[in-house]
Amino acid sequence: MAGEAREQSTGKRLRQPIVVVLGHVDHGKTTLLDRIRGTAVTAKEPGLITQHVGASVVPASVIEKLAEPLKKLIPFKLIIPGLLFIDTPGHELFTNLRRRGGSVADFAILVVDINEGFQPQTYESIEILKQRRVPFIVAANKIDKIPGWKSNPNTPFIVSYRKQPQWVQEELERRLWDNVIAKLYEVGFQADRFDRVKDFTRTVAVIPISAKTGEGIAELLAVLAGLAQRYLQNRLRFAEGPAKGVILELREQPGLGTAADVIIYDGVLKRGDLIVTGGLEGPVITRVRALLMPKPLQEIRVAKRELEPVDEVYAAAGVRVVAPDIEKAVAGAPIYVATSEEEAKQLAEKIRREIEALRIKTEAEGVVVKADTLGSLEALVEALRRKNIPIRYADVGPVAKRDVIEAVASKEINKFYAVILAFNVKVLPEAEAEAERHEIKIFRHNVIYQLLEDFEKWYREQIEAERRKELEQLIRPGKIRIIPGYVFRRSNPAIVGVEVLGGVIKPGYPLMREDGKRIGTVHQIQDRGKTVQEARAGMAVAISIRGHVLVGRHIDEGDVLYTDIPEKHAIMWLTKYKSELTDDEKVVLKEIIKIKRKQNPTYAITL
Ligand SMILES: Nc1nc2c(ncn2[C@@H]2O[C@H](COP(=O)(O)OP(=O)(O)OP(=O)(O)O)[C@@H](O)[C@H]2O)c(=O)[nH]1
Repeated sequence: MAGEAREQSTGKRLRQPIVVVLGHVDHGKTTLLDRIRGTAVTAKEPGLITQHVGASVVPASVIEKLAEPLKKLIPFKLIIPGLLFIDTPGHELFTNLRRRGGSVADFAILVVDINEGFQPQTYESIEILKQRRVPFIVAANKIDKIPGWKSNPNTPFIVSYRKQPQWVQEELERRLWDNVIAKLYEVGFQADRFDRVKDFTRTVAVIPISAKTGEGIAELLAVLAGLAQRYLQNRLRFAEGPAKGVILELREQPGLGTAADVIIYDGVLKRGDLIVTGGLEGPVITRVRALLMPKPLQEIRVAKRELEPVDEVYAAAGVRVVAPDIEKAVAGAPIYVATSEEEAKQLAEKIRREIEALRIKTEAEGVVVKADTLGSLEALVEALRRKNIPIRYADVGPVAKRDVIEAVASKEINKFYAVILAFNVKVLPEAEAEAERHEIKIFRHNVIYQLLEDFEKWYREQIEAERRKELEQLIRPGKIRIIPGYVFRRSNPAIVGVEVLGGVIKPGYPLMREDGKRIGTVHQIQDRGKTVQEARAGMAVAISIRGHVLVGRHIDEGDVLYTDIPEKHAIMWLTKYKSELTDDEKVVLKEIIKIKRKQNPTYAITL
């Protein structure tokens, strides 16, 4: 477009990339964010607000200062104004940073404890990053815990690394490879230590750090800033027009009612602006009553900071928005500024469609999904689709009676999908009772990966149990011979000694002669005087045969008998359960089929 080209050539200014920190619990996300925030605050850059709502900014000047000792390694001049870090770690919030088909986050840091390696939430984080197509680097944290490591606080990794004895360096390399790089390969990413990466578009950069001592933080920020401005320039071009953002969280603002914490990724948001956002009951059109931001440079911790009103904020920014009706919005919904009532209506319709597309209602078989926010719902639905697990119903909110009713309806089609997957939401008591009554299982977790894992495990167990049950009922192939001289009783019931030539016999199995004639069923099996439940190839046992059988008339010493397998069972053996047969059972089955086909040429013909 001509307009766009002009904007580019006139060099529209770049905004800060929005960065999120993800990783397994206890691997150091909070410590890392505190360290980064601390770095920004102690640098005391005048005139720059470094604290936002739910986010902190590290200005470019701070990154450049930190990267001084690395000039040779990372030669660059920053043209982005800094980095905006989303403060609250954890993928619950990350999932809320949704933007149609992607994420508001421009970049991510995946924190992995170099000593502990990949853990469930590490995999989960990677899944979500893949899903939302967010580029990332890896911080291999806690290098100070490597045996023998001598910490050099707040120095670049490279500097501290060179000061370590060789055996310590080697141990770091080993852990870096085994616990991080090799694991990334396993999930489909080429990766390497950042200073060995030749092509950052193909290889994930891994930066060894200690969030505790500050080692490697310089490289982490420098690599992040360098990559973002090199590869994301188009995305970062800042439009000075109406704001676009996403609702991260809704929260109570004492004295002002509900407010929304919003991340603005484009444009300007002003007090009095007409804004449009989405709720579960429909779109919300309202006006900004107040914009709140933390007072600049006082304390590090956001929670303790006082907020003060501002007139406007520019992307990228984290801001608390106070507006009538904002409590009707839902976390993860987009928020746009409209320049006219007409435009507001159009945007409202767009948002309504977007949100409806995420909420699923079908008549078909499938699981019922409830999640706490639009973002987590989207991530969960996407993960289920990827695993080909059908969904009948998906929505935001606590598990209610209606969800159980949906699951019950699903049960009529396929009982294995008649479950409720509840992500980070409450189960209302009446729903709990209803679920119990209808034996609907509710899975709950606040880790998507774990929730799916729990369900899949249960699903596999159910399928396996069903299979076992069906298998149990099938008559297996068996071939026996009446041992001459071992007729204990000639009739009512006949009791004879047999040797099992192949396969297996069990009580209840019908028997037939070699000419296909049915001659009663096995009643009891005794092995050296003890009743047993089966006799396999190679065993010699005594059996009683129920039915009108007379030894000497219907059967005789030396006769060979087979289990009389119903055609339906034979078909199951040839198809679904072939692998369940032993080799000798397979041979016997062939013989049985041959006998059967003499009477019925199409017996057990499978396509
Ligand atoms: N030795 C050492 N300890 C660290 C480092 N980073 C974090 N820790 C410690 O590891 C523990 C967990 O760190 P957090 O920052 O709370 O981890 P987190 O990933 O934010 O954990 P959650 O918020 O619970 O998900 C704390 O006791 C930290 O002090 C590090 O680089 N070195």
